[in-house]
Amino acid sequence: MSLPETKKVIQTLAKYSVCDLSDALVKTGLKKGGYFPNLVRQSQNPTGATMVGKAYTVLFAPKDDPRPAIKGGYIDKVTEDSVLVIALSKNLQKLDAPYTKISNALYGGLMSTRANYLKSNGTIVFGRVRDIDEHKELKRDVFSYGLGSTAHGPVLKLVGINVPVEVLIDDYPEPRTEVINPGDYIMGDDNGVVKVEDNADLLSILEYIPKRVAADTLVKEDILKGEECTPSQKKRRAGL
Ligand SMILES: O=C([O-])CC(=O)C(=O)O
Ligand code: NI
Repeated sequence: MSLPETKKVIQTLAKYSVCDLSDALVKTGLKKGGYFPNLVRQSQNPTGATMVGKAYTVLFAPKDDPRPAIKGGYIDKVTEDSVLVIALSKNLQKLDAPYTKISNALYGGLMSTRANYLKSNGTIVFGRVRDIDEHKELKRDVFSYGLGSTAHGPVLKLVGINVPVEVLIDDYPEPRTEVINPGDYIMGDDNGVVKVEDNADLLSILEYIPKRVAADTLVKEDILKGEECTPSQKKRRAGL
């Protein structure tokens, strides 16, 4: 998708909540609605508005990983309208809390300062972040599994920039691995974080969302007038 179209998708999605996007994704057959569980919104933009952007991915692995370390870091290449997605190699992920084997933080305040300067829209860290006061002061949207105090340098190395990253998720009946590809749309608000693939049928998704939101607004009005919820949902969502 070309840049103006990308901007339009971002502006449109930003008017809605991640729940609205998940409803649309469920409609396309994705039972899990694109949701990444267990991420906490550690800091946010001034209005708490929905964060939307295109994934700019970063992959860290343990020092003894066979892949060579990438020199020069990732932060100065971060692109406008991106959401920075920082992940660990799969052998450092856990199905249960705290979802990461690494107590070091993968991301801190200087990274947020530079990312904001480069007009990136937010950061998702499948691990820990530090300098929490700085992210809040910068009013940057930052989501993570947890907090830490120690930088990543002593135990991890950078092995991927804009590569597909895998996220291990416990689920029923089986644990699953979700992949985030560079350029996927990432959306986050107080409900958490949702992904929609860049090659998804975005036009149908963007068409469905306002219709569904309008239907649910009518259901709410019906309920406030004393109508029963279930029949109202059936009536208002008919044909959607
Ligand atoms: O230096 C680091 O690796 C992380 C950090 O604390 C920062 O970005 O401020
Ligand atoms: Ni720092």
